[in-house]
Amino acid sequence: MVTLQKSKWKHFWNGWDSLNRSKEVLYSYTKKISEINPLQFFHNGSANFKGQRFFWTNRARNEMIVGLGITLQFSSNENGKERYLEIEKRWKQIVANSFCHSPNSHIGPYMFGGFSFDPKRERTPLWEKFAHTEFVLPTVMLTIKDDEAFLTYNFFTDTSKEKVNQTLLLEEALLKDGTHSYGSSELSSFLEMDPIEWKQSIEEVKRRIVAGHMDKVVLARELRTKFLDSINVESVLSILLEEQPSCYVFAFEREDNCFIGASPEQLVQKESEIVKSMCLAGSIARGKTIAEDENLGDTLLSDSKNLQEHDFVVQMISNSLKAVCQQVTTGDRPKLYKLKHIQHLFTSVIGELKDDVSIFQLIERLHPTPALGGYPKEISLETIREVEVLDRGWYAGPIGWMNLKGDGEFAVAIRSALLQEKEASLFAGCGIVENSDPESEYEETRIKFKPMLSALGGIRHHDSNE
Ligand SMILES: C=C(O[C@H]1C=CC=C(C(=O)O)[C@@H]1O)C(=O)O
Ligand SMILES: [Mg+2]
Repeated sequence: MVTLQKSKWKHFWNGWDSLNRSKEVLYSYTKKISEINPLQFFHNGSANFKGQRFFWTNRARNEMIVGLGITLQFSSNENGKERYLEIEKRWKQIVANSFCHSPNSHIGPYMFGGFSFDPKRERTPLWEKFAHTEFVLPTVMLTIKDDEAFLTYNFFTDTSKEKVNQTLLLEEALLKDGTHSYGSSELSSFLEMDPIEWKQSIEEVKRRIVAGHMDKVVLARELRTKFLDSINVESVLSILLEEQPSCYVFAFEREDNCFIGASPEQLVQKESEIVKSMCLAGSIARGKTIAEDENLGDTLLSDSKNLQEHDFVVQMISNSLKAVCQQVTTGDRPKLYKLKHIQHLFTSVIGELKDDVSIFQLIERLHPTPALGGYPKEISLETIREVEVLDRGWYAGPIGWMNLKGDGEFAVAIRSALLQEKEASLFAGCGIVENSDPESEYEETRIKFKPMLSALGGIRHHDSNE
């Protein structure tokens, strides 16, 4: 057995040896390291942890997390409230039985994962690698926060010393520096799933809205792409990081599948008693010139159909938070949120919790907001189950992390794709209200596919269809 340099790891082993082993305990050891490119770290992890990696960055890019390996996995196919509560309960038990060493009280073990959009929807083979709810506590984790980098190791005390040793031995290879251009693979085919039926489903939903069944429903569609070689996750991530500032960029690997995306939309962020959320709904294209872009932005800001689409989201999110917060502040009018391919209406929401409400309880209250489901919630979910042909899986579901203190952040997993070796399924949806025009909604989803298509190298193919 190769042994470690003793002095370097003395502190680690002192902690490990001091633990009471009468019951299983999580030992989490964090140390500060010199800064490393998180994508490089993710890539370095492929030799030993391929299929068990995750990548996350917030929109401001001052918090990035990469996880490698699985020390603990929580999954659930519960379809009610329990899916949130069960995971939370288990995480609390782990926390209560943990021994964490860290130079920074904010950095330590994180649980990362997500939820499918609708747990009541039966899973199709497309999403078989993803449970309705799935979280992991990684074995090795890189956290970069405000320009400081930390490496965290998570082991349960029943892990053999040899196994722990083997993991620690990987450190040098994991922190190796390098410059990479990750190879991309060539798109070989491109299939829009049922565009005609999709437009018909918009008409059907509009009829129901006019008949008073509900106010808004978000309908999504799927694009299937095939490539000549296996898709390189690192390559896709690097393009998303470059092309999609102001977006969360995430990837969650499950064996040979990877759910990946660059979403502008925050579902919820909790830091002690402060809760933030965001209303993002209502869309228009970017202009080719500054003048055209500003004109389009002005049109969006005064367009009654888009303002209506947006307002349902503002009402729902602010009312949901008012029930648990002593104070909720909502932007007084929508602003523009401009991305590379599209611009949206957005309103920020911030509240101060009055009770001890967990981030999972907040997710349960908020998901799905009318930006992804519809308004009112239950009837729009039933309508989606009935009229939508695709299996959304994790598309439009909450994805993110929670730490030891119960703080965390979740994005809504839109502008996303499921990578399956040489194939990728892309998803995009849009809010249908009574004045929706199927053709314009179809165009809107075409634009929403672009961020992922561009990262996959397929944008030329897409645009040549215009
Ligand atoms: C459902 C999606 O976008 C939502 C977020 C922003 C704007 C939206 C819209 O204008 O329809 C959607 O509600 C998607 O990108 O798949
Ligand atoms: Mg829209």
